[in-house]
Amino acid sequence: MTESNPPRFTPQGLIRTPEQTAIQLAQNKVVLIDANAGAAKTTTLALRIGEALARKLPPEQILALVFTPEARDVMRQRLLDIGIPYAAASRVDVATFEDFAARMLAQSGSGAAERLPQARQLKPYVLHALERVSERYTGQVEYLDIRTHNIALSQFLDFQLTLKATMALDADLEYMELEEAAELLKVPLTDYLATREYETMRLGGDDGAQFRGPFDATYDLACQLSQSAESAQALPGYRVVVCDELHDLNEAAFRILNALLARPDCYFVGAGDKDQVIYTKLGASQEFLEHRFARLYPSLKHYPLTYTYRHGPHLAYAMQEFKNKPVESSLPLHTEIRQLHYTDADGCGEQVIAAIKAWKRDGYPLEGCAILLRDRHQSIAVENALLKAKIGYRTPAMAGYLQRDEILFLRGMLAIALRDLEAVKSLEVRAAMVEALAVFGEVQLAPERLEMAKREVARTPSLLGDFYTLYINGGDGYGDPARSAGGSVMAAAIQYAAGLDPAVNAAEALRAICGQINLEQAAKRIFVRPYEASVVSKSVAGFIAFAEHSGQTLAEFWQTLNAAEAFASRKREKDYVTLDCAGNAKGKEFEHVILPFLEAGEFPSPMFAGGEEENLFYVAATRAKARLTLLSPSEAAQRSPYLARMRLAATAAAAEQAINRNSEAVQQQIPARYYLSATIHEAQQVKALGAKFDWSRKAWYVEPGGDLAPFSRWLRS
Ligand SMILES: Nc1ncnc2c1ncn2[C@@H]1O[C@H](COP(=O)(O)OP(=O)(O)OP(=O)(O)O)[C@@H](O)[C@H]1O
Repeated sequence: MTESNPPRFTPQGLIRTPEQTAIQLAQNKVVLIDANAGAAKTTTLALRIGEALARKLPPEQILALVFTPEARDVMRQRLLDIGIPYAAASRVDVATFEDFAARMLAQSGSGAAERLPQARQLKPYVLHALERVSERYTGQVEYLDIRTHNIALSQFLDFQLTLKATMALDADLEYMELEEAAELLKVPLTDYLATREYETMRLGGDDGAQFRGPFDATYDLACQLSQSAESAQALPGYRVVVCDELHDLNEAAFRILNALLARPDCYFVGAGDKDQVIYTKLGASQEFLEHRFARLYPSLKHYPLTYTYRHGPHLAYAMQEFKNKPVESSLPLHTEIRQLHYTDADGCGEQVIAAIKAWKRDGYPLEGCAILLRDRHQSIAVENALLKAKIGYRTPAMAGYLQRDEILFLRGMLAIALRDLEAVKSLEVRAAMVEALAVFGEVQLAPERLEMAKREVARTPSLLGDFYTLYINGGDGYGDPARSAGGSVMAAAIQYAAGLDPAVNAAEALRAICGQINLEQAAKRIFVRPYEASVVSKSVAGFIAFAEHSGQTLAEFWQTLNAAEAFASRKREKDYVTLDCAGNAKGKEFEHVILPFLEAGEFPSPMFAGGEEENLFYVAATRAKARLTLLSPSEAAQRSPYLARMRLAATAAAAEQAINRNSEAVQQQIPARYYLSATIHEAQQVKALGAKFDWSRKAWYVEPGGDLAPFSRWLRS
């Protein structure tokens, strides 16, 4: 901090480090921060925004960009946490790149195209594009290889996502031979041709894009900005732009950022951690943090944030070993790392409960606990264990298992068997079951017809038994069984379910239903990505195992499920734990993080590249503040190799020493200001006693060194 330029914004709840103050006050056009997990990147970007507001910049001229809705929520919360009043914080533009791009495109008149976030919603368009390739190029090009099974479609969508994120599609390919262009883009010729057809179809209308899949808005805006200088000028004139999680940056998002920064009076601060890159499929790369900004902005300045403030040295050093990079903590806190073991999935669920109960016994609130999973299929055992222990939980980004498509399908079949859809209280869940029956039964219904079926069955549950006859088989003369690939299989499965005795064993009945429609194969056809299909299969297996262990009849199991849903869907303001996938927790933090299923074949997942899996584990473990509980198999050989790499025993002594060092440093810290809790009616009183007013925080304070005694009743802890 320079004498001539003291900070005008003073945060609440933390004593800023000199490194943070330097970033808060930085005047450089482009500032980059590459720092470890928990090293206060988000907080420091919030401080930069606080400083801009304190210097009277209108909040509307500040833009905070992130890559995921979760990171957006964290940023919004952090603005409030550091003491920016709600009235100002809510006017700062905090958005994901995709939402920001969609908004800019809509404002520029490029159409508010329908957004289709699911791969399966895009499947008909991909098939159509392939049809057009076949019509147009058969006999024209060699090696045309049209494959319409889902693994091929999945690869196609993946290629496309990468081509768009890297802006490779936007390259000047017009005068190239088709084969040459495909080779340049490193994609098979058929995929390249299909991408061209797909994009012509998607962008073909007079009024802009017809539909947008994931990431298409970012791509479309990046293209528009590259093609016309006017569209860049039409962007709102932000004076301060910050970008969090910069490790998620890809070429398309980079172009949008550059267009915003093109204004001479726009200042940028970006923060990221190259070890948190978990979206390489979306073109994320450490290249940007390391080189690309530097090439465009040679005078950019790198600022350090050396210490993590989220957790103490024990976890910091474990991560140092795991990631083989320097990690230091500034906290005098012993972040405990506990290990528990199990023999099977149910046992893992029980150990999750043991970890939560230990936390509660130690006097801490349940809300501090987060259970982070590698994959969603792992949640069945955990959710059941929570239910059994009557521990409430929330699943912020991941649907609870009872609400997932494959389980909704099985629940729908059980409802048909027992003629009891009425027992499902929520109309929304009833409608979702109808949709799941149509999806997994692979019956093709026109969208309006499916909506009608959902609406009518949700309202009149007794119609479910006749679902097939009424809506698919054309009982009213409108259905089109010829279009329904799996129609007859589904009809037979429904008939089978309807003939089941409520007293039969639930697991056997479920197994038979899955066999009837060959659910595993169906999942491979329906879920375009092989990874998703594998998660669905594991999820179904977990559900059947649950029925098996319950030993219940169909009727009893149905009741168990409905009671579980009532428990899981209860709104909770307190006394709940968080359950989510690790990828969704990026940027968040929790007092106690529990990582279940740390076993070989689960984490790292063999279906993904090793580097990205390592980063995901690093993201998961570094969400913890006070305690990290690691759950792995009793059999050492079955444990995730990541556990040994943390070298927990070897680093403990150094961590203890670091805690002592940090305690001494904390005792010497002096807050920049002492804020008072004086109300508006007490303003004259505290003013008369010598307090000053902080306009940006809208609060009274006393300078350090002043006599605090007269203010004791207003001093915040
Ligand atoms: N000066 C400080 N003193 C004490 N705690 C701080 C300070 N600055 C930030 N923190 C705390 O450190 C924790 C981590 O901060 P933050 O979430 O900003 O880190 P991050 O680098 O963005 O993390 P991630 O890499 O996981 O996104 C938060 O609890 C925050 O309140």
